Amino acid sequence: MPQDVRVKICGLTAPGQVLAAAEAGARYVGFVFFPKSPRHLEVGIAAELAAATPMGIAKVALTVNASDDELDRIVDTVPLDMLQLHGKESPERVAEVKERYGLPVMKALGVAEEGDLAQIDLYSDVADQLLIDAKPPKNAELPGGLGLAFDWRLLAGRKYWRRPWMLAGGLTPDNVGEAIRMTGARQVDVSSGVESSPGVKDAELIRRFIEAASA
Ligand SMILES: O=C(O)c1ccccc1NCC(=O)[C@H](O)[C@H](O)COP(=O)(O)O
Repeated sequence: MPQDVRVKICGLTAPGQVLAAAEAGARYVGFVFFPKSPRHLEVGIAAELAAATPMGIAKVALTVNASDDELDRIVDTVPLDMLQLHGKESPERVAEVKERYGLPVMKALGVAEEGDLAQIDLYSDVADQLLIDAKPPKNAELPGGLGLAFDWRLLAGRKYWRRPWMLAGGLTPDNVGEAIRMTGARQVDVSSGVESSPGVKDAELIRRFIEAASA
């Protein structure tokens, strides 16, 4: 399906969900490695999902402040195209991970207010891509995948960052068109907005999301 806006479906947990994302036109699929998450995958399952992913769709492993040992286990078992660092990894750690695994790295950055945008420049020197997500509340169990949006007006008129970036946080089939219009995003990421329950992606919601993002 031709589309200008690239969509990442994050937190897939079963081969049928991967196929639904592929059939709908997703350009990235995300596998979550964070035990507290309802989307967490053991590496063996993630390897099966990666094998079920058609060629041309980027397979992204999402980790949170992972150690080298944890990343080694993931990278050694799961064929991947990108690593997404979704914790408090410093720019130095991002550079280290890029160097160690030879994979492109996407750094997730939480935004709640104007001041949070300064980190975008800081990480633009080292990350291959940036994922601009809603900042999680202080007491949140998870650092992402919360269905929380931030004020998209913060990004209005600022679409030319030095690195490719993705908009994330609280996107749904009903609001993704407006989010793209307001921010100028050329890539979007969604997790809970296309789920029927936590960790269970819904094929029809995925289809509707990608259709709305591409319209
Ligand atoms: O999705 C998770 O469970 C998760 C766990 C730990 C860290 C990050 C996580 N998700 C991050 C993502 O990439 C989500 O797609 C992004 O935060 C948007 O989530 P949502 O608001 O639910 O669409």
